[in-house]
Amino acid sequence: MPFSIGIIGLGRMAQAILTPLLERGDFKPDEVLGVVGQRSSVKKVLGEFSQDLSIVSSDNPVSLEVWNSPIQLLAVKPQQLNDIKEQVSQLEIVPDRPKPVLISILAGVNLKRLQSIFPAHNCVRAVPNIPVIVRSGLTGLSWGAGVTTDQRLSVEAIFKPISEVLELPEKQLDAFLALTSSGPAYVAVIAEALADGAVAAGLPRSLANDLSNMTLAGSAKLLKESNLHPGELKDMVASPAGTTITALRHLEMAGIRSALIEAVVLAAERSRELGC
Ligand SMILES: NC(=O)C1=CN([C@@H]2O[C@H](COP(=O)(O)OP(=O)(O)OC[C@H]3O[C@@H](n4cnc5c(N)ncnc54)[C@H](O)[C@@H]3O)[C@@H](O)[C@H]2O)C=CC1
Ligand SMILES: O=C(O)[C@@H]1CCC=N1
Repeated sequence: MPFSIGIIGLGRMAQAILTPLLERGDFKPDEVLGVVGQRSSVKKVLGEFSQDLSIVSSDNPVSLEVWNSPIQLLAVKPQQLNDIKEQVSQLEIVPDRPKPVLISILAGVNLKRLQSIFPAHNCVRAVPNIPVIVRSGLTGLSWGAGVTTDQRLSVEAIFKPISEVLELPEKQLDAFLALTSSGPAYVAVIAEALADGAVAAGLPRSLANDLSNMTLAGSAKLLKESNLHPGELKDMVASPAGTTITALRHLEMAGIRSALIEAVVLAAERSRELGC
């Protein structure tokens, strides 16, 4: 009996996707086979679930079993793709078997390259982000040739319970990733720095951290739910000769806008580079 889902590279992101699905009961632990480079890396997010999953090391021949699962999630680093290519080239494909669906979350690696490495699979690119752990993620999807309706539904059944799902033309995925998948790291830096500022201004650390997170969450909720343009929200807060405009003057002098713009552009460029 093949596993329902085979995960090649059960690292941080694959665990972030799998954990809420296990919590919800979308998959049972015994339906999942994960392959990793180092077994010790599994636990970071999965915690106690890690004891009930089938997990094998990538240098174990049994790991080829993963390639028999009807759904396969490829979640190694783009730099590790050549090792996988080597493994797949040794597979003995049963003639006329239905093609399994391979969901790649690798930054930058395009469908053309995936299909050349996995000619016996139907390939999909998925670009998720780490808030999937708390079922508040975003996932961009681009379908490769040949993906069946049932396979589309299976892929959506993985990502819809944990994220908003957008179907995008493949050429937009690098920019999508640069904003949404890398974005939680930018937000984390901003959250930490704002809390540092509040500590410098006299608040205790744990209160400063909590207030920083709540300010970001509340502002994001307001922007999303009110459809306010960000500039309108800024103007609503900044009183003439007040505290906010004094702070904003400093942020503008420090180049906050161009720093963020360039950060996203550079991340998109790096995604394209990693895919080659
Ligand atoms: N971390 C994030 O927020 C996001 C990551 N991604 C993409 O997800 C992928 C994985 O990223 P992370 O989870 O952060 O990296 P990671 O390093 O935590 O996970 C990679 C996993 O692959 C395993 N591995 C290495 N070689 C292997 C092999 N030959 N066979 C099987 N497993 C092998 C490693 O042991 C590790 O567990 C990357 O391609 C990245 O571009 C995409 C969106 C967001
Ligand atoms: O930093 C990275 O390369 C991965 C892809 C998007 C988020 N993390």
